Amino acid sequence: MLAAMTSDEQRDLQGDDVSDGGPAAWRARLAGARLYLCTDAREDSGDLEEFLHAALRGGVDVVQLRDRTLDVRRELELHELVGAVASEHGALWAVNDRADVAGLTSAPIFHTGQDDLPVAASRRLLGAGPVLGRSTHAAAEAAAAEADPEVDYFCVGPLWATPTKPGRPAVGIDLLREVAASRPTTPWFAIGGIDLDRIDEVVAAGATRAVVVRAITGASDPEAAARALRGRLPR
Ligand SMILES: Cc1ncc(COP(=O)(O)OP(=O)(O)O)c(N)n1
Ligand SMILES: Cc1ncsc1CCOP(=O)(O)O
Ligand SMILES: [Mg+2]
Repeated sequence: MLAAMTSDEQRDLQGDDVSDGGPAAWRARLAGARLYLCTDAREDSGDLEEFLHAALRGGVDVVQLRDRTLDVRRELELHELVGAVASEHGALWAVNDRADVAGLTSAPIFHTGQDDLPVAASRRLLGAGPVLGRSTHAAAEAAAAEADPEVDYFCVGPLWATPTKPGRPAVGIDLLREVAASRPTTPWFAIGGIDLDRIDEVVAAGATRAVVVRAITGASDPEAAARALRGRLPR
């Protein structure tokens, strides 16, 4: 039923109203988002909830649970936790890769990469509501994401090679400059190897938004780490 309607019709039906925290509010928050955190489940330390509160207090705008070691039941449980904590802070939260899992949650965001489900298929499965994010690693992929009306944001990277994305070579900061110069109207984030030492270079190259993993997950004080990164990104 939903799939037979246009995206605008679906959004109307699903309560596309900034005041009700629905899809329009998610997109408005995304437009203002600057710092996006991908985190593992921190099962070893058992402090996921405390960690999330700290990162969100520090200024993280979007949080994604990204942990391939989880079985699907545990992943669903933890998405509930992530969603509850993110909502307390007025932040967005994302499901990665699995549209079936996303469809079972109330996640505002579903993220896929070039080797995952196509964007059109994600939209068909999830309807018009969720914000759809896409990873890109080349100028042509970024241009395709920008041209696709179903893509709500895209990421460009990894700028530097990183152990959190093995097998994906660095794209280099020049790609970021090229994408920035094309002045995308779709919100876009820089990703991969970004930390406090590199964030100024990323911003100087034209990015206004960044995704990080280790710069916050590996910090002894995640709140301070998030606050410091957020402080280097534009308002
Ligand atoms: C916000 C965000 N950006 C990029 C990715 C990476 O997605 P992908 O290339 O599909 O790699 P995996 O995360 O699936 O390993 C992401 N998950 N989130
Ligand atoms: C998920 C992903 N996609 C491209 S790089 C990356 C991981 C970035 O991790 P870090 O910020 O620790 O380098
Ligand atoms: Mg993926």
